[in-house]
Amino acid sequence: MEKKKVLIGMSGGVDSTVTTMLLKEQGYEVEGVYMKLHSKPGYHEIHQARAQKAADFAGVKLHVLDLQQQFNQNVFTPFVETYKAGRTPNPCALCNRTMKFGALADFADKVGADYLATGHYIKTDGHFLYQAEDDTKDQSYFLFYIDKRIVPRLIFPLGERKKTDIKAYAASVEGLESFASQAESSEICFVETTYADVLKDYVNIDQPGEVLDSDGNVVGEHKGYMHYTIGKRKGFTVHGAHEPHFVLEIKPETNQIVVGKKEDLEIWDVTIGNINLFDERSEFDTTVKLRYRTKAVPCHVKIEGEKAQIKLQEPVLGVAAGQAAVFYDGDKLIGGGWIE
Ligand SMILES: Nc1ncnc2c1ncn2[C@@H]1O[C@H](COP(=O)(O)OP(=O)(O)OP(=O)(O)O)[C@@H](O)[C@H]1O
Repeated sequence: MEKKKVLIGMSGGVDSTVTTMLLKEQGYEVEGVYMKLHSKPGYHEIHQARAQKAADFAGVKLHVLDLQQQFNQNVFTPFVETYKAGRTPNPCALCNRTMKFGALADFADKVGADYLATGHYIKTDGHFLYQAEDDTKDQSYFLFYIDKRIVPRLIFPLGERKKTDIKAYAASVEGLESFASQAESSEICFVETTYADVLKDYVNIDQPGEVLDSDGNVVGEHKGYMHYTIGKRKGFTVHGAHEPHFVLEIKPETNQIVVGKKEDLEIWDVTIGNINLFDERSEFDTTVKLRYRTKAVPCHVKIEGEKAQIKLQEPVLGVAAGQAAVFYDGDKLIGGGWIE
């Protein structure tokens, strides 16, 4: 029988390197691709060389795609614009839709690959996506926005595995040890230190402004509204305050932030837009994560046209506009939308 062909996204990291080895062991015909995504000086020289080393070791052909322009348009510019609008972006979810499971899927067609694989920690049964076995590494939250038509073509060999085992595997294979010991990639690939460090090259983020209380009284000063996300409790002054204050609202048009007590952060109702669902229901009970690495909260969802209303069954503290609301039935990913 002819071997099925898989295209694997190779970043030069330990996960996609071991994934490539696993796919070979499983008997697939494998080709790899390294994508140049963001435009951070010096980054691709190092990471492309690592991907090439991994490909040479595994004996697979490595393609290199320069997608910096598309990445800038689809991921990086929205990242900057979202902060400018006083919201908190989720660039990885946009990258997964447009690049890793968008442009890469188009490239899989081009090279005649039956399947597309990555080293993401997530599971699939060919119809739906599921949380990874290793819940300290689960990346399903960031895949809620991918086009469901591509799901039948996806393979995630790491979904059933633990990160510690992947590292141990690399450490035990002669020639792959360096992949086990190299530093873990940061959560957002183009943010090495803080997001403010990245933003400041594109927009003036250090413009001090007023801190308001919930009644609109000026109570202190802040460093520039883009330094804050909802729920943040440091980096601004509140004159005469005896208890901690938290950011409740960001007002970009007047460069003001509104602060209040912890209980003022409680949210019971959330509206989302740009919905992406893997099933067809329009009203259902489920659970929702309103931020990565938080517990899923029971809720009722009602879809109305382009938007959905989420009624939480318990309050959540500090919900930030621009972030993703992601629905789960147990460990099954149902989809989600962008918090308004
Ligand atoms: N520049 C890239 N080119 C090709 N594929 C990529 C690239 N960046 C990430 N990927 C794919 O997406 C997967 C998840 O990427 P993520 O940035 O979350 O890295 P990771 O979990 O640290 O994985 P790795 O250890 O492979 O870098 C990677 O395992 C890889 O398959």
